[in-house]
Amino acid sequence: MEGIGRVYGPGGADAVPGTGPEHGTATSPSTGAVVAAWDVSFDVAPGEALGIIGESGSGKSTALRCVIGDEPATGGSVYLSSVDGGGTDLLRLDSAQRRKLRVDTMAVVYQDPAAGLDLRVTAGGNVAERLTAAGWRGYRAIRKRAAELLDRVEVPLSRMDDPVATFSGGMRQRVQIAKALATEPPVLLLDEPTTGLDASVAAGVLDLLRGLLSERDIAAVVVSHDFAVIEALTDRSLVMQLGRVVERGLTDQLFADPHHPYTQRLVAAARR
Ligand SMILES: Nc1ncnc2c1ncn2[C@@H]1O[C@H](COP(=O)(O)OP(=O)(O)OP(=O)(O)O)[C@@H](O)[C@H]1O
Repeated sequence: MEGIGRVYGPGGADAVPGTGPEHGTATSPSTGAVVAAWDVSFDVAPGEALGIIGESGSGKSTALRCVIGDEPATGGSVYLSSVDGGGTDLLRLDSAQRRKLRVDTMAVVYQDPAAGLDLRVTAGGNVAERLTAAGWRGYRAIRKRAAELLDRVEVPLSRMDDPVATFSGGMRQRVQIAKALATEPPVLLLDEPTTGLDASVAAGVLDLLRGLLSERDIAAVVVSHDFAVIEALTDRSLVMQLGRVVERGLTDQLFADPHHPYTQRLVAAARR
């Protein structure tokens, strides 16, 4: 991901001067636009997890949404080695190509399970929908695969045919993870995967994610405001403030010895 930026409001790239941490604002003094993210770059290898941490409004979700294509980027490029050997900017793909990418290459787990699941549909049905979209055929094969996935994320198989709306928050998140992993995507993007869950439920989902990431050769990006989540899941991290990356490094080192005052604040909050 190279130089990703997203400006909400008039001016595009012209709105950027006068914004960012050194100016204490993300709002353009010339156009009034919000520079939600600017010049965000990183790479992540198979088997590696990268964290993006920052307070609410720092632009981390916007950066992720630009990568996924949920949000049009104002600037920047995204490359994946599995797509055309890394020679094609994914942001230039047409919508049909992007949809295909979302099914078999780049899966997302959202903070809100309703964003990734149809809550009216059963747990098995949600997972089956992804498999069908990826070209799986045959009721038995799909059901068997859905059952395996739900079992792996510890959703009791006795609940497989219940609508997800009847599930608890933690259980919904597990179904969303099963669906995301259904096609074994090489890239997994997690946007605040445990925010909003009770502490003990969140700890269970974190444990599950840690296990899943370690047993697969996935390149993962984890967005969170919570250093504890980033520390549990990621190897390297970048820290975002007011739309910019202010610090980056190995997650353990950032946590043990944060340099930027903003990172120091985030670490102190996580230690409380
Ligand atoms: N659709 C939008 N229109 C205008 N401004 C937006 C829009 N979406 C986000 N923003 C602004 O962009 C900035 C970055 O938001 P973003 O959601 O990326 O932050 P975040 O770090 O992910 O925070 P959170 O965890 O609360 O979502 C914020 O100032 C936000 O108000």
